[in-house]
Amino acid sequence: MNTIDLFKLLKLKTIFGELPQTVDYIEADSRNVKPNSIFFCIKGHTTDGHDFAQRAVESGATVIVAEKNLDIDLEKAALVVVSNTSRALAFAANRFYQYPSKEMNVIGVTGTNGKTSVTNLIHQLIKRGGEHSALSGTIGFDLDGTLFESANTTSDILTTQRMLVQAKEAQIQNMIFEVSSHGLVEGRLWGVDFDVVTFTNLSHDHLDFHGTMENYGYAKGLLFSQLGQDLSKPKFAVLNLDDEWYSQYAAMTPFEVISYSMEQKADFWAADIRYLDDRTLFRLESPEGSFEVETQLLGTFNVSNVLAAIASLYAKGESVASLVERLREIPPVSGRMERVHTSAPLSIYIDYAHTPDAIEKAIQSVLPFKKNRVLFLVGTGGNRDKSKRPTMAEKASLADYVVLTTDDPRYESYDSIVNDLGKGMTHENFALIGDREKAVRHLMGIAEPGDIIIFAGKGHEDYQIIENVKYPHSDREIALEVISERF
Ligand SMILES: CC(=O)N[C@H]1[C@@H](OP(=O)(O)OP(=O)(O)OC[C@H]2O[C@@H](n3ccc(=O)[nH]c3=O)[C@H](O)[C@@H]2O)O[C@H](CO)[C@@H](O)[C@@H]1O[C@H](C)C(=O)N[C@@H](C)C(=O)N[C@H](CCC(=O)O)C(=O)O
Repeated sequence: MNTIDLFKLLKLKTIFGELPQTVDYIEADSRNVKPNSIFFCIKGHTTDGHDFAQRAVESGATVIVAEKNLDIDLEKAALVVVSNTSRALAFAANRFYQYPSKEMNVIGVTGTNGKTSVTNLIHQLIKRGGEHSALSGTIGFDLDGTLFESANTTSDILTTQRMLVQAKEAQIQNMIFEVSSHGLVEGRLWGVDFDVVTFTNLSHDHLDFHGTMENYGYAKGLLFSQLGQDLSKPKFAVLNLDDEWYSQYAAMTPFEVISYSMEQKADFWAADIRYLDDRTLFRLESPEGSFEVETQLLGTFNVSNVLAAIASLYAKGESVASLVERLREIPPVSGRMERVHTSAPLSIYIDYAHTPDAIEKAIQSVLPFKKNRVLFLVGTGGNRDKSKRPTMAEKASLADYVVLTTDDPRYESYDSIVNDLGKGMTHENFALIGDREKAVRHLMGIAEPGDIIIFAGKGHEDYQIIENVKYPHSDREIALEVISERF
């Protein structure tokens, strides 16, 4: 990349030393710096990239971009001082990788719950329609079927641009992003040219990071404001009319709004919803007419997720009839109201619900086919947002019997976590058992024929983090083990 061209993008800067004509690589992690790289010093919460500038120079960086003057060897590298290195990196990374998102259909999905399900549904529906699709989210980076690990739901600026390039080079036309509020606040998607941005819902979560619900809602809204985006082609904001943040996001987006709802008339509207224990049926009213929808996804929230996915792909230009047809074949996402198949006379589901709202919806979703009791197990993480704990238990009280446990206790004691949870219970039918394996065994030990059992919180995760060690853990395997002993 020509460094003169690059720095033309940044007006306010001070340059010390001699800029090289070109740089070959762009980096923000000193451990990956190669000769003739440009290294951006990014400030984290606990780690500061500026502390690694000299190390980057020793590894061959020829330009250092920083927010302050640094004591580096100016014979080996030029120093460019800017007011904000993350912003500078966003400009540089988009330029370096030649704006890959502009040549693709890019869909971003945000919201407290449902992001993984909706992005996965969109990805699967695209592939079943014969196109290629790449998906970046909690499960990693799925490049049209090949899965790469990624550290975050929404990856940092450089990883995001590199994923887009990889997808573009593999001639994949569609890129789907699961977008976290952390990612939005930190500008990890700056420069990504979204065609469709989709909102699921907003409820209490991550207040340890955002402080207040207002800040959290504002953070999510950053995906919809998208000011300054290229409006030379059709662009859409697909918004959930049933959520109280609908009006705010609709007011702040320059994109054309497509609404969806389970409760009232909207562009995409679900009526006559029928919940069965192995599938869900409803009538879809859409801009292309009425359709009978059948999905293997269970629960009320999945009706909303299906609407979000269909509306997002309608926005991209797909026909509703064809989407409804393809939807029938799509299995539930692993760990999202996923039925555990067993010959025992019980219905067991694994779900990812770990917010008060998701817990309420998970339990409500099985009530229509309840024959005996609903038994519910949920845990919460240690050293994370403690304010949601009592409300999680309050919502869990909808079940007939509740086991409150841990979900990655990290450095916090079992007792401190479950006692906080216990404070929110509104009935007495519950047990506090910090050790998650014992908690699962206890619940399965009291299960009776006809019961519906939901293991919530872990979803697809197959580990439990205690201190900083990941131990293998599977609610499903423990449950099946107890079943083989008891039924
Ligand atoms: C544990 C944690 O919260 N870390 C946050 C913190 O990082 P940090 O202070 O450790 O700094 P860092 O980003 O590792 O390092 C700063 C810079 O120094 C560089 N560095 C570092 C070490 C070195 O040897 N050389 C070097 O150059 C790094 O490459 C980086 O550029 O400050 C950074 C900047 O503010 C955050 O991006 C980072 O979030 C990490 C990535 C993280 O995992 N955050 C979580 C909370 C998150 O984003 N979660 C959401 C999902 C939430 C959900 O829906 O559940 C997500 O999108 O994944």
